[in-house]
Amino acid sequence: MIVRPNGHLRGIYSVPGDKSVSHRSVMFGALAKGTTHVTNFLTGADCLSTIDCFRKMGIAIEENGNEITIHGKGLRGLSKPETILDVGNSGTTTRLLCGLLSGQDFSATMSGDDSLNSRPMGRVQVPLAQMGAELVSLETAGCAPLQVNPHPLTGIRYVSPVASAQVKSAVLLAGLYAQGETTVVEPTLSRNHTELMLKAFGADIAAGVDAETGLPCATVQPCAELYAQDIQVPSDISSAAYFMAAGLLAKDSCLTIQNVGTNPTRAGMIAVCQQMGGNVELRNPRLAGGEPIADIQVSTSKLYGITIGGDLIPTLIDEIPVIAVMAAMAEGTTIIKDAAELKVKETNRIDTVVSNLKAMGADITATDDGMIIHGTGKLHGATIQSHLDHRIAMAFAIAGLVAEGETAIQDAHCVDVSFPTFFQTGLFA
Ligand SMILES: O=C(O)C1=C[C@@H](OP(=O)(O)O)[C@@H](O)[C@H](O)C1
Ligand SMILES: C=C(OP(=O)(O)O)C(=O)O
Repeated sequence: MIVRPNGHLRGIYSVPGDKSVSHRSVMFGALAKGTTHVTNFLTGADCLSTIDCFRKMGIAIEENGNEITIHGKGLRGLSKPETILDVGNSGTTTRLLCGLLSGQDFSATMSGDDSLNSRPMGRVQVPLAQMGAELVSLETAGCAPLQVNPHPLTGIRYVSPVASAQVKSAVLLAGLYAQGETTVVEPTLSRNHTELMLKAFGADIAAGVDAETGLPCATVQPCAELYAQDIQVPSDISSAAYFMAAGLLAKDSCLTIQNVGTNPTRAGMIAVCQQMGGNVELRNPRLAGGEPIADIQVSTSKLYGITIGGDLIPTLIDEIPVIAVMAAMAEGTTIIKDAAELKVKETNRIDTVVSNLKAMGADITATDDGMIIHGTGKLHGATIQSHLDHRIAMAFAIAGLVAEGETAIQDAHCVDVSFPTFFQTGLFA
Protein backbone atom coordinates (compact mmCIF):
# COMPACT_ATOMS: atom_id res chain seq x y z
CA MET A 1 0.00 0.00 0.00
CA ILE A 2 1.40 3.39 -1.01
CA VAL A 3 0.41 6.29 1.25
CA ARG A 4 0.86 9.91 0.17
CA PRO A 5 0.56 13.06 2.27
CA ASN A 6 -3.03 14.17 2.81
CA GLY A 7 -4.66 16.99 4.72
CA HIS A 8 -7.98 18.84 5.04
CA LEU A 9 -9.45 15.77 6.74
CA ARG A 10 -12.96 16.84 7.57
CA GLY A 11 -16.31 15.27 8.32
CA ILE A 12 -17.76 12.40 10.27
CA TYR A 13 -16.12 8.99 10.32
CA SER A 14 -17.23 5.62 11.69
CA VAL A 15 -14.90 2.84 12.76
CA PRO A 16 -15.83 -0.83 13.25
CA GLY A 17 -17.00 -2.46 16.46
CA ASP A 18 -14.74 -3.08 19.45
CA LYS A 19 -12.58 -6.18 19.05
CA SER A 20 -12.54 -7.12 22.75
CA VAL A 21 -16.32 -6.84 23.12
CA SER A 22 -16.93 -8.66 19.82
CA HIS A 23 -14.82 -11.68 20.87
CA ARG A 24 -16.59 -11.86 24.22
CA SER A 25 -20.05 -11.52 22.69
CA VAL A 26 -19.46 -14.74 20.71
CA MET A 27 -17.89 -16.60 23.63
CA PHE A 28 -20.45 -15.65 26.27
CA GLY A 29 -23.33 -15.94 23.79
CA ALA A 30 -22.23 -19.50 22.97
CA LEU A 31 -22.11 -20.42 26.68
CA ALA A 32 -25.46 -18.79 27.46
CA LYS A 33 -28.93 -20.30 27.35
CA GLY A 34 -30.95 -18.71 24.56
CA THR A 35 -30.22 -16.51 21.56
CA THR A 36 -27.78 -13.62 21.71
CA HIS A 37 -28.09 -10.85 19.08
CA VAL A 38 -25.07 -8.67 18.47
CA THR A 39 -25.01 -5.41 16.51
CA ASN A 40 -21.90 -3.55 15.25
CA PHE A 41 -19.90 -6.78 15.54
CA LEU A 42 -16.31 -6.47 14.26
CA THR A 43 -15.98 -8.70 11.19
CA GLY A 44 -12.17 -8.58 11.39
CA ALA A 45 -10.14 -11.76 11.00
CA ASP A 46 -9.51 -12.14 14.75
CA CYS A 47 -13.21 -12.16 15.65
CA LEU A 48 -13.98 -14.44 12.70
CA SER A 49 -11.43 -16.88 14.20
CA THR A 50 -13.47 -16.85 17.41
CA ILE A 51 -16.69 -17.53 15.48
CA ASP A 52 -15.01 -20.39 13.62
CA CYS A 53 -13.79 -22.00 16.88
CA PHE A 54 -17.28 -21.96 18.40
CA ARG A 55 -18.88 -23.33 15.23
CA LYS A 56 -16.42 -26.22 15.49
CA MET A 57 -17.74 -26.79 19.03
CA GLY A 58 -21.32 -27.11 17.79
CA ILE A 59 -22.61 -23.55 18.14
CA ALA A 60 -24.83 -22.19 15.36
CA ILE A 61 -23.89 -18.59 14.55
CA GLU A 62 -25.64 -16.57 11.86
CA GLU A 63 -23.75 -13.70 10.22
CA ASN A 64 -25.51 -10.85 8.47
CA GLY A 65 -22.97 -8.12 7.83
CA ASN A 66 -22.00 -6.73 11.19
CA GLU A 67 -25.02 -8.26 12.93
CA ILE A 68 -24.66 -11.75 14.29
CA THR A 69 -26.92 -14.16 16.11
CA ILE A 70 -25.51 -16.82 18.40
CA HIS A 71 -27.66 -19.80 19.35
CA GLY A 72 -26.21 -20.51 22.79
CA LYS A 73 -26.24 -24.02 24.23
CA GLY A 74 -25.65 -23.21 27.87
CA LEU A 75 -22.54 -23.34 30.06
CA ARG A 76 -22.07 -27.08 29.47
CA GLY A 77 -23.41 -27.26 25.92
CA LEU A 78 -20.23 -27.14 23.82
CA SER A 79 -19.26 -30.32 21.97
CA LYS A 80 -15.82 -31.76 21.22
CA PRO A 81 -14.40 -30.24 18.03
CA GLU A 82 -13.50 -32.79 15.35
CA THR A 83 -10.55 -30.75 14.12
CA ILE A 84 -7.92 -28.40 15.56
CA LEU A 85 -9.33 -25.01 16.57
CA ASP A 86 -7.65 -22.43 14.30
CA VAL A 87 -7.09 -19.31 16.39
CA GLY A 88 -5.37 -17.47 13.52
CA ASN A 89 -3.53 -14.33 14.67
CA SER A 90 -5.65 -13.77 17.76
CA GLY A 91 -4.11 -13.75 21.24
CA THR A 92 -7.48 -12.89 22.78
CA THR A 93 -9.17 -15.93 21.23
CA THR A 94 -6.37 -18.23 22.35
CA ARG A 95 -5.95 -17.08 25.93
CA LEU A 96 -9.66 -16.74 26.72
CA LEU A 97 -10.28 -20.16 25.16
CA CYS A 98 -7.51 -21.63 27.36
CA GLY A 99 -9.62 -20.72 30.38
CA LEU A 100 -12.92 -21.71 28.90
CA LEU A 101 -11.73 -25.04 27.46
CA SER A 102 -10.16 -25.95 30.82
CA GLY A 103 -13.71 -26.28 32.17
CA GLN A 104 -15.04 -28.61 29.44
CA ASP A 105 -15.40 -32.38 29.60
CA PHE A 106 -13.54 -32.94 26.29
CA SER A 107 -10.03 -32.35 24.90
CA ALA A 108 -9.39 -29.71 22.27
CA THR A 109 -6.29 -28.40 20.49
CA MET A 110 -5.66 -24.79 19.44
CA SER A 111 -3.12 -23.57 16.93
CA GLY A 112 -2.59 -20.27 15.13
CA ASP A 113 -0.30 -18.53 12.68
CA ASP A 114 3.48 -18.18 13.17
CA SER A 115 3.12 -14.98 15.19
CA LEU A 116 0.45 -16.46 17.47
CA ASN A 117 2.33 -19.71 17.99
CA SER A 118 5.38 -17.80 19.18
CA ARG A 119 3.54 -15.65 21.75
CA PRO A 120 3.76 -16.59 25.46
CA MET A 121 0.99 -18.85 26.75
CA GLY A 122 2.78 -19.73 30.02
CA ARG A 123 1.07 -16.68 31.50
CA VAL A 124 -2.25 -18.53 31.31
CA GLN A 125 -0.88 -22.08 31.64
CA VAL A 126 0.58 -21.29 35.09
CA PRO A 127 -2.57 -20.04 36.88
CA LEU A 128 -4.83 -22.51 35.08
CA ALA A 129 -2.56 -25.40 36.17
CA GLN A 130 -2.92 -24.11 39.76
CA MET A 131 -6.67 -24.57 39.30
CA GLY A 132 -6.09 -28.17 38.18
CA ALA A 133 -6.27 -27.60 34.43
CA GLU A 134 -4.15 -29.54 31.98
CA LEU A 135 -2.78 -27.43 29.11
CA VAL A 136 -0.06 -29.12 27.12
CA SER A 137 2.21 -27.23 24.70
CA LEU A 138 2.58 -29.62 21.75
CA GLU A 139 5.69 -28.13 20.15
CA THR A 140 7.43 -25.44 22.20
CA ALA A 141 7.04 -25.13 25.98
CA GLY A 142 4.85 -22.17 26.90
CA CYS A 143 3.46 -21.72 23.37
CA ALA A 144 0.62 -22.88 21.12
CA PRO A 145 -0.19 -25.35 19.60
CA LEU A 146 -1.83 -26.20 22.89
CA GLN A 147 -3.92 -29.19 23.88
CA VAL A 148 -6.41 -28.63 26.69
CA ASN A 149 -7.50 -31.81 28.47
CA PRO A 150 -10.49 -32.20 30.79
CA HIS A 151 -9.77 -32.05 34.51
CA PRO A 152 -11.81 -30.87 37.54
CA LEU A 153 -11.02 -27.28 38.58
CA THR A 154 -10.69 -25.61 41.97
CA GLY A 155 -10.98 -21.87 42.53
CA ILE A 156 -7.78 -19.96 43.32
CA ARG A 157 -6.63 -16.51 44.33
CA TYR A 158 -4.17 -15.52 41.64
CA VAL A 159 -1.93 -12.49 41.95
CA SER A 160 -0.99 -11.84 38.34
CA PRO A 161 2.45 -10.41 37.61
CA VAL A 162 1.08 -8.64 34.50
CA ALA A 163 -1.81 -6.26 33.92
CA SER A 164 -3.36 -8.38 31.18
CA ALA A 165 -7.08 -8.66 30.51
CA GLN A 166 -6.38 -11.86 28.60
CA VAL A 167 -4.79 -13.50 31.66
CA LYS A 168 -7.48 -12.15 33.98
CA SER A 169 -10.24 -13.34 31.65
CA ALA A 170 -8.76 -16.82 31.17
CA VAL A 171 -8.68 -17.41 34.94
CA LEU A 172 -12.16 -15.93 35.52
CA LEU A 173 -13.66 -18.04 32.72
CA ALA A 174 -12.14 -21.20 34.21
CA GLY A 175 -13.56 -19.97 37.54
CA LEU A 176 -17.11 -20.32 36.18
CA TYR A 177 -16.49 -24.10 36.12
CA ALA A 178 -14.43 -24.40 39.33
CA GLN A 179 -15.29 -25.50 42.82
CA GLY A 180 -15.13 -22.49 45.12
CA GLU A 181 -14.54 -18.87 44.22
CA THR A 182 -11.79 -17.55 41.96
CA THR A 183 -10.07 -14.19 42.42
CA VAL A 184 -7.60 -12.47 40.10
CA VAL A 185 -5.51 -9.60 41.48
CA GLU A 186 -3.62 -7.48 38.94
CA PRO A 187 -0.87 -4.87 39.31
CA THR A 188 -2.98 -2.22 37.56
CA LEU A 189 -6.50 -2.46 36.20
CA SER A 190 -6.67 -3.92 32.68
CA ARG A 191 -9.73 -3.64 30.42
CA ASN A 192 -12.81 -4.89 32.28
CA HIS A 193 -15.13 -6.09 29.52
CA THR A 194 -15.12 -9.66 30.85
CA GLU A 195 -16.30 -8.52 34.28
CA LEU A 196 -19.00 -6.20 32.86
CA MET A 197 -20.29 -8.62 30.25
CA LEU A 198 -20.24 -11.77 32.40
CA LYS A 199 -22.29 -9.89 34.98
CA ALA A 200 -24.82 -8.90 32.31
CA PHE A 201 -25.01 -12.56 31.22
CA GLY A 202 -25.93 -13.49 34.82
CA ALA A 203 -22.64 -14.59 36.39
CA ASP A 204 -21.91 -13.80 40.04
CA ILE A 205 -18.83 -11.64 39.51
CA ALA A 206 -17.58 -8.61 41.39
CA ALA A 207 -14.70 -6.20 40.83
CA GLY A 208 -13.04 -4.30 43.63
CA VAL A 209 -9.85 -3.70 45.56
CA ASP A 210 -7.97 -6.65 47.06
CA ALA A 211 -7.86 -6.25 50.87
CA GLU A 212 -4.42 -7.83 51.20
CA THR A 213 -2.56 -5.93 48.47
CA GLY A 214 -4.71 -2.87 47.80
CA LEU A 215 -4.58 -3.80 44.09
CA PRO A 216 -7.50 -4.12 41.64
CA CYS A 217 -9.18 -7.52 41.71
CA ALA A 218 -12.16 -9.45 40.35
CA THR A 219 -13.87 -12.45 41.95
CA VAL A 220 -16.18 -14.92 40.24
CA GLN A 221 -18.31 -17.63 41.86
CA PRO A 222 -18.96 -21.04 40.29
CA CYS A 223 -21.76 -20.62 37.77
CA ALA A 224 -24.80 -22.77 37.01
CA GLU A 225 -25.91 -21.03 33.83
CA LEU A 226 -25.46 -17.84 31.77
CA TYR A 227 -28.40 -16.23 29.96
CA ALA A 228 -28.49 -14.72 26.45
CA GLN A 229 -28.21 -10.94 26.00
CA ASP A 230 -28.58 -8.41 23.23
CA ILE A 231 -25.27 -6.65 22.73
CA GLN A 232 -24.61 -3.32 21.02
CA VAL A 233 -20.88 -3.30 20.43
CA PRO A 234 -19.39 0.20 20.79
CA SER A 235 -17.02 1.34 18.04
CA ASP A 236 -13.43 0.47 18.86
CA ILE A 237 -11.36 3.23 20.47
CA SER A 238 -8.25 1.32 19.38
CA SER A 239 -9.38 1.82 15.76
CA ALA A 240 -10.60 5.38 16.39
CA ALA A 241 -7.06 6.16 17.64
CA TYR A 242 -5.75 6.27 14.03
CA PHE A 243 -8.35 8.88 13.11
CA MET A 244 -7.64 10.87 16.24
CA ALA A 245 -3.94 10.94 15.37
CA ALA A 246 -4.70 11.82 11.72
CA GLY A 247 -7.04 14.64 12.72
CA LEU A 248 -4.50 16.11 15.16
CA LEU A 249 -1.49 15.81 12.84
CA ALA A 250 -2.79 16.48 9.32
CA LYS A 251 -3.03 20.06 8.08
CA ASP A 252 -6.29 21.97 8.33
CA SER A 253 -8.29 19.05 9.69
CA CYS A 254 -11.31 18.71 11.94
CA LEU A 255 -13.03 15.37 12.15
CA THR A 256 -15.48 13.49 14.33
CA ILE A 257 -15.43 9.76 15.02
CA GLN A 258 -18.89 8.51 15.98
CA ASN A 259 -20.12 6.20 18.75
CA VAL A 260 -16.71 5.35 20.16
CA GLY A 261 -16.46 3.27 23.34
CA THR A 262 -14.93 5.36 26.13
CA ASN A 263 -14.81 2.78 28.94
CA PRO A 264 -12.18 4.25 31.32
CA THR A 265 -10.14 1.04 31.16
CA ARG A 266 -9.70 1.72 27.43
CA ALA A 267 -9.67 5.50 27.10
CA GLY A 268 -6.03 6.39 27.79
CA MET A 269 -5.63 7.61 24.19
CA ILE A 270 -8.00 10.51 24.88
CA ALA A 271 -6.01 11.61 27.95
CA VAL A 272 -2.70 11.34 26.10
CA CYS A 273 -3.91 13.42 23.13
CA GLN A 274 -5.14 16.10 25.53
CA GLN A 275 -1.92 16.04 27.60
CA MET A 276 0.11 16.45 24.40
CA GLY A 277 -1.88 19.60 23.70
CA GLY A 278 -4.33 18.14 21.19
CA ASN A 279 -7.77 19.64 20.60
CA VAL A 280 -9.98 16.72 21.56
CA GLU A 281 -13.61 17.01 22.58
CA LEU A 282 -16.04 14.34 23.64
CA ARG A 283 -19.48 15.12 22.23
CA ASN A 284 -22.78 13.57 23.21
CA PRO A 285 -21.47 11.17 25.91
CA ARG A 286 -24.05 8.45 26.59
CA LEU A 287 -24.46 4.80 27.50
CA ALA A 288 -25.00 2.06 24.90
CA GLY A 289 -25.51 -1.51 26.06
CA GLY A 290 -24.02 -0.69 29.47
CA GLU A 291 -20.78 0.83 28.09
CA PRO A 292 -20.04 4.58 27.88
CA ILE A 293 -19.74 5.91 24.31
CA ALA A 294 -19.21 9.36 22.80
CA ASP A 295 -18.46 11.12 19.52
CA ILE A 296 -14.82 12.22 19.53
CA GLN A 297 -13.96 15.45 17.73
CA VAL A 298 -10.32 16.31 16.99
CA SER A 299 -8.72 19.15 15.05
CA THR A 300 -5.23 20.06 13.86
CA SER A 301 -3.08 20.81 16.90
CA LYS A 302 0.48 21.56 17.87
CA LEU A 303 1.61 18.62 20.00
CA TYR A 304 4.24 18.49 22.78
CA GLY A 305 6.17 15.55 24.22
CA ILE A 306 5.01 13.99 27.51
CA THR A 307 5.83 11.01 29.75
CA ILE A 308 3.43 8.05 29.50
CA GLY A 309 3.64 5.21 32.02
CA GLY A 310 2.15 3.52 35.07
CA ASP A 311 -1.57 2.86 35.34
CA LEU A 312 -2.21 4.56 32.00
CA ILE A 313 -0.36 1.90 29.99
CA PRO A 314 -3.00 -0.89 30.04
CA THR A 315 -5.64 1.68 28.99
CA LEU A 316 -3.80 2.41 25.72
CA ILE A 317 -1.52 -0.57 25.16
CA ASP A 318 -2.64 -1.22 21.56
CA GLU A 319 -2.49 2.51 20.71
CA ILE A 320 1.22 2.93 21.53
CA PRO A 321 2.43 2.49 17.92
CA VAL A 322 0.30 5.43 16.74
CA ILE A 323 1.13 7.44 19.89
CA ALA A 324 4.81 7.00 18.98
CA VAL A 325 4.07 8.49 15.55
CA MET A 326 2.37 11.47 17.23
CA ALA A 327 5.41 11.85 19.52
CA ALA A 328 7.78 11.97 16.53
CA MET A 329 5.65 14.78 15.04
CA ALA A 330 5.51 16.66 18.37
CA GLU A 331 7.88 19.20 19.89
CA GLY A 332 9.96 17.91 22.79
CA THR A 333 10.65 14.51 24.29
CA THR A 334 8.15 11.72 24.85
CA ILE A 335 9.04 8.88 27.21
CA ILE A 336 6.96 5.72 27.05
CA LYS A 337 7.72 3.44 30.02
CA ASP A 338 6.20 0.49 31.92
CA ALA A 339 5.17 -0.95 28.56
CA ALA A 340 7.25 -4.16 28.35
CA GLU A 341 3.98 -5.92 27.34
CA LEU A 342 4.57 -4.42 23.87
CA LYS A 343 7.21 -7.10 23.35
CA VAL A 344 4.63 -9.94 23.36
CA LYS A 345 2.06 -8.60 20.92
CA GLU A 346 1.70 -9.66 17.25
CA THR A 347 5.30 -8.43 16.90
CA ASN A 348 7.75 -7.04 19.43
CA ARG A 349 6.20 -3.59 19.08
CA ILE A 350 9.11 -1.82 20.74
CA ASP A 351 11.36 -3.12 17.96
CA THR A 352 8.91 -2.71 15.08
CA VAL A 353 7.93 0.84 16.09
CA VAL A 354 11.54 1.93 16.66
CA SER A 355 12.95 0.46 13.44
CA ASN A 356 10.15 1.82 11.26
CA LEU A 357 10.15 5.30 12.83
CA LYS A 358 13.94 5.41 12.39
CA ALA A 359 13.45 4.55 8.72
CA MET A 360 11.20 7.63 8.48
CA GLY A 361 13.88 9.84 10.04
CA ALA A 362 12.66 10.01 13.65
CA ASP A 363 14.96 10.37 16.64
CA ILE A 364 13.86 7.35 18.71
CA THR A 365 15.58 4.92 21.06
CA ALA A 366 14.25 1.62 22.38
CA THR A 367 14.35 1.02 26.13
CA ASP A 368 13.67 -2.13 28.16
CA ASP A 369 10.07 -1.18 28.81
CA GLY A 370 9.24 1.33 26.09
CA MET A 371 10.92 4.02 24.02
CA ILE A 372 12.20 7.59 24.10
CA ILE A 373 11.27 9.86 21.21
CA HIS A 374 12.76 13.29 20.62
CA GLY A 375 10.08 14.93 18.51
CA THR A 376 11.38 16.73 15.43
CA GLY A 377 8.01 17.59 13.95
CA LYS A 378 8.82 15.90 10.67
CA LEU A 379 9.06 12.48 9.06
CA HIS A 380 9.97 11.39 5.55
CA GLY A 381 8.48 8.61 3.48
CA ALA A 382 10.08 5.17 3.67
CA THR A 383 9.34 1.50 3.09
CA ILE A 384 7.66 0.19 6.23
CA GLN A 385 7.84 -3.46 7.28
CA SER A 386 4.55 -4.26 8.99
CA HIS A 387 5.80 -7.80 9.79
CA LEU A 388 2.09 -8.67 9.38
CA ASP A 389 1.21 -6.69 12.52
CA HIS A 390 -2.06 -4.81 11.90
CA ARG A 391 -1.33 -2.07 14.45
CA ILE A 392 2.08 -1.38 12.84
CA ALA A 393 0.56 -1.21 9.34
CA MET A 394 -2.13 1.27 10.48
CA ALA A 395 0.12 3.43 12.69
CA PHE A 396 2.62 3.87 9.85
CA ALA A 397 -0.12 4.56 7.32
CA ILE A 398 -0.98 7.55 9.54
CA ALA A 399 2.71 8.49 9.63
CA GLY A 400 2.64 8.34 5.82
CA LEU A 401 -0.23 10.88 5.73
CA VAL A 402 1.97 13.51 7.38
CA ALA A 403 5.43 12.51 6.11
CA GLU A 404 7.20 14.15 3.18
CA GLY A 405 7.09 11.96 0.09
CA GLU A 406 5.68 8.49 -0.33
CA THR A 407 5.42 5.73 2.26
CA ALA A 408 5.09 2.10 1.23
CA ILE A 409 3.48 -0.23 3.78
CA GLN A 410 4.50 -3.85 3.19
CA ASP A 411 1.89 -6.56 3.80
CA ALA A 412 -0.72 -3.88 4.45
CA HIS A 413 -3.50 -6.47 4.04
CA CYS A 414 -2.89 -7.46 7.68
CA VAL A 415 -5.17 -4.55 8.70
CA ASP A 416 -7.86 -7.16 8.08
CA VAL A 417 -7.21 -8.50 11.59
CA SER A 418 -8.97 -5.62 13.34
CA PHE A 419 -10.03 -3.06 10.69
CA PRO A 420 -10.73 -4.61 7.26
CA THR A 421 -11.95 -1.32 5.69
CA PHE A 422 -9.09 0.83 7.05
CA PHE A 423 -7.72 1.89 3.66
CA GLN A 424 -11.22 2.63 2.28
CA THR A 425 -12.32 5.00 5.04
CA GLY A 426 -11.52 8.24 3.23
CA LEU A 427 -8.34 9.18 5.11
CA PHE A 428 -6.17 8.17 2.18
CA ALA A 429 -6.16 10.05 -1.10
O1 LIG B 1 -8.63 -8.87 26.44
C1 LIG B 1 -8.59 -8.32 25.32
O2 LIG B 1 -9.58 -8.28 24.57
C2 LIG B 1 -7.32 -7.71 24.89
C3 LIG B 1 -6.36 -7.43 25.82
C4 LIG B 1 -5.05 -6.83 25.50
O3 LIG B 1 -4.06 -7.82 25.62
P1 LIG B 1 -3.42 -8.21 27.05
O4 LIG B 1 -4.50 -8.56 27.96
O5 LIG B 1 -2.53 -9.39 26.80
O6 LIG B 1 -2.65 -6.99 27.47
C5 LIG B 1 -5.01 -6.22 24.11
O7 LIG B 1 -3.67 -5.99 23.72
C6 LIG B 1 -5.71 -7.08 23.08
O8 LIG B 1 -5.72 -6.42 21.83
C7 LIG B 1 -7.13 -7.35 23.47
C1 LIG C 1 -2.53 -7.42 20.79
C2 LIG C 1 -3.61 -7.45 20.02
O1 LIG C 1 -4.48 -8.50 19.92
P1 LIG C 1 -4.39 -10.03 20.40
O2 LIG C 1 -3.56 -10.09 21.64
O3 LIG C 1 -5.80 -10.45 20.61
O4 LIG C 1 -3.76 -10.80 19.27
C3 LIG C 1 -3.99 -6.25 19.22
O5 LIG C 1 -5.06 -6.29 18.62
O6 LIG C 1 -3.23 -5.26 19.16
